[in-house]
Amino acid sequence: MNSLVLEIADNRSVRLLQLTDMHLFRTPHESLLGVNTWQSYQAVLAAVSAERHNIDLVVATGDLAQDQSPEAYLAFAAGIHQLQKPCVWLPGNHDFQPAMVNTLAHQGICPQKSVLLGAHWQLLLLDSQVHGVPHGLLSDYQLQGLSEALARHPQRHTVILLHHHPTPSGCTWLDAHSLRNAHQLAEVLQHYPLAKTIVCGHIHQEMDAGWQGRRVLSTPSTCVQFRPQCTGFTIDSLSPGWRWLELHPNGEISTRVERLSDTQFQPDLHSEGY
Ligand SMILES: Nc1ncnc2c1ncn2[C@@H]1O[C@@H]2COP(=O)(O)O[C@H]2[C@H]1O
Ligand SMILES: [Fe+2]
Repeated sequence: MNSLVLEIADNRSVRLLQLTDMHLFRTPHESLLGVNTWQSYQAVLAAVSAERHNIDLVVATGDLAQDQSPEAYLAFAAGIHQLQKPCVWLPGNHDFQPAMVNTLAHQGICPQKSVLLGAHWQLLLLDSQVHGVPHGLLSDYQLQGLSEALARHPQRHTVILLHHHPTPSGCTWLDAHSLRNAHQLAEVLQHYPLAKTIVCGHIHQEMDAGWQGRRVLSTPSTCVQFRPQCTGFTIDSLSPGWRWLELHPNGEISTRVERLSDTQFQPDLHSEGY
């Protein structure tokens, strides 16, 4: 597996920006459940830029596009180019990988699924997509690749990234669409105590949960939010958001979710799904 290598001075933390579930369309006029996803993505990018934090890397954790079009991936890339930072990505259940891989590669956005960050950290990005269904599964190929990547750098603190949540979110309807073979992920990780944190998207809400002695973080979508702890499909009126992660040289992580401060992107709370 080819790794992206980012040089980071030995004594400083690495700063990551996680963007997830943009659900972009072919044209900038289209909406998901009443939210124009291009405009909410642009508003998130503007808010992130206004914060003027140093960003070492952007990680995009799936559902970049809603309609499988190359144009949606071009729109994603145009947004990333505004930040002028390296970006890595992984697919979600709505993504169409033929268009995603080609379009992003043409736009100079790296296909790498392993990132070495300075001397202390690595990121490993997994593909949990199962074609045509909303739930996730890690194939034997993915699990084997993960195992090999972990064995290559067992002394590095490691963040695992994937689209689907491996632990229940508390939303019954979303938990039917979770990572089906989370136990197999746990089996691979059990030999690697420095792989302590898993970062995902998919559930369109903030979560910070314990799982198998590890920490699972999920992040709001840049468009529509789902309400926590619901049995059936329920939209939340919270604003689009993103997550900052700071990876410290001693292996600790500081992280926080931020959201747009205005309420411009109100979804249609009566929608019944998509
Ligand atoms: N009403 C619904 N009931 C169950 N699942 C739904 C409903 N509407 C949409 N979904 C699926 O649930 C998924 C959860 O997040 P996604 O963005 O992957 O996309 C969503 C759809 O694929
Ligand atoms: Fe999504």
